[in-house]
Amino acid sequence: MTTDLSSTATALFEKMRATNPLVHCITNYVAMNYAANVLLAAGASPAMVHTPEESGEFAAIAGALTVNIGTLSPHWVEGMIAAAQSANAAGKPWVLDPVAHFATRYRRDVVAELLKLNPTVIRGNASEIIALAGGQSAGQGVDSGDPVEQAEGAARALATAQKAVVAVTGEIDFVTDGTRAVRIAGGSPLMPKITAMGCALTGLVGAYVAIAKDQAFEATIAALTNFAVAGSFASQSANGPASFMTAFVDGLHSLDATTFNDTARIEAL
Ligand SMILES: Nc1ncnc2c1ncn2[C@@H]1O[C@H](COP(=O)(O)OP(=O)(O)O)[C@@H](O)[C@H]1O
Ligand SMILES: Cc1ncsc1CCOP(=O)(O)O
Ligand SMILES: [Mg+2]
Repeated sequence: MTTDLSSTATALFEKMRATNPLVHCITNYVAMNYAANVLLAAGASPAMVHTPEESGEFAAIAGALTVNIGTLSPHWVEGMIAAAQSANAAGKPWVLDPVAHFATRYRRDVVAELLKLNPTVIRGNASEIIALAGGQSAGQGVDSGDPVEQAEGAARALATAQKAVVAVTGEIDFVTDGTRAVRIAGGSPLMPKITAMGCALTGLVGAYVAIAKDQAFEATIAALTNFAVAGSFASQSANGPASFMTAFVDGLHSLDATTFNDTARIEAL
């Protein structure tokens, strides 16, 4: 653990809680309810707003925007593009979650359009990040088929090419801005057994960049650490994936700064 990194993450945790940031989430049908509950428990204020008739207007008033391509359709894609354009025009950070973007031509095309709109942070699992950097991943569908270590080079290359922070999640998370990099340990093997856990994390990254938009690297680390710490505690009382879901939401809600700081396992590379 690096003390500086942990204390910065803890300070951002306290600030996020104190600020209760409004996070504009465009996420998938599977994740909407759980992601909103996770953000509320963590201390943020989520709003699920996807239609192009209002997504641009909403992105300008929210603290940050998150765009997740899990369940796509043309109308939603219009809403995503309008929201990302508006976030950029208003100087608001936005986070891209490229769920299974390699699986179909439609997803590949949509993610290419979204990448042109310069996301502040890209958060995905190892297979998604490898494929986004142009590599061959073992992923099929929304779940990763690759270990995070295998995606570290891809993440660095993608971060440099996109001038974005890239977060690769899995057993040990990896975050880079192309120059700096950290690994974050913690969490639970039950986390990939629950659908929408990654989507909910993307929403929480939005909450952290909303309160620290000039520190997207540190904010992303803080969000992933928040999940790792709450996940470690939830695994102590959960009996399986279903009870983990509720224990995790409870754990996010009851977490305090001292426990966050003492449990954070962030390693600078
Ligand atoms: N084996 C694991 N052990 C601990 N934490 C994990 C493990 N797999 C995933 N996680 C955590 O689950 C969360 C979601 O990550 P991930 O499963 O990679 O996303 P996705 O759902 O998009 O595939 C992250 O906080 C990550 O650290
Ligand atoms: C199962 C599923 N199908 C389309 S989106 C989705 C949810 C994916 O969630 P996550 O990436 O957080 O596992
Ligand atoms: Mg995912």
